[in-house]
Amino acid sequence: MSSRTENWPPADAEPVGPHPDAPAPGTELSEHYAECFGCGHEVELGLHLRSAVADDMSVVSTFTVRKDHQGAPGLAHGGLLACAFDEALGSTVGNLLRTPTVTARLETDFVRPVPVGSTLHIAARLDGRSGRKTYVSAEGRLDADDGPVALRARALFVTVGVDHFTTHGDPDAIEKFRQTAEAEAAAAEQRGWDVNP
Ligand SMILES: CCCCCCCC/C=C\CCCCCCCC(=O)SCCNC(=O)CCNC(=O)[C@H](O)C(C)(C)COP(=O)(O)OP(=O)(O)OC[C@H]1O[C@@H](n2cnc3c(N)ncnc32)[C@H](O)[C@@H]1OP(=O)(O)O
Repeated sequence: MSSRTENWPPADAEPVGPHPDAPAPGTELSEHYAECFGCGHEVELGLHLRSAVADDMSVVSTFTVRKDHQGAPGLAHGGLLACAFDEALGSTVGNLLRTPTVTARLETDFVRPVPVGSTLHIAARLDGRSGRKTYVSAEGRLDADDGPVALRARALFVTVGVDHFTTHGDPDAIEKFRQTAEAEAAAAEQRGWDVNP
């Protein structure tokens, strides 16, 4: 895949817009799995990332760095910040394109340190698509949507079939995931706001 010095997205990628059933601007996205380290509420030490669709159909996620997330004293661990971007970028692809997808490649530039207590505002956008490959990028700003840039990341996600998870994952956990997704879909339909008019 491209290194940062090469073109992004690659020349064979075509522009991609949201799926007709993508959540509308202003929609707050629910966690995709309660036990997900990135967004799940059942993971006490997890990132508890929260995401919403912005007016321009980017996805804005927030993540507050806690003591549990340190690398150096008082500063966020870099790998954990990459994890936050993995989640934010994956959520962008999954929710906007309504497709099961996994990270194939993730590259992260660390521009400035992220102190414990700060909130990272991650704005992610779809950059292009080529077959099963979706290119997506994001930048993370400190403490505000227009705060100083602390990180930039871009990633390749590959669309997979459900068999990816049933073959490699844990059947009990998949069943729990399925039930949560169904309950959320029913609740969203009742709210009537997660589908574009
Ligand atoms: C109706 C449904 C609605 C759904 C709605 C969803 C809403 C929910 C929202 C949100 C949820 C998501 C939030 C999650 C966030 C976290 C995500 C993660 O952390 S995922 C875990 C980490 N990632 C893995 O574990 C993958 C491990 N890797 C693999 O399983 C395979 O390598 C895989 C699937 C990525 C590709 O394997 P192959 O056999 O299927 O396909 P091949 O042919 O190898 O690759 C496809 C294309 O991609 C390129 N490719 C693959 N890996 C590449 C790489 N590392 N660099 C560059 N290109 C790569 C290949 O060259 C190929 O390109 P060419 O089609 O030939 O042009």
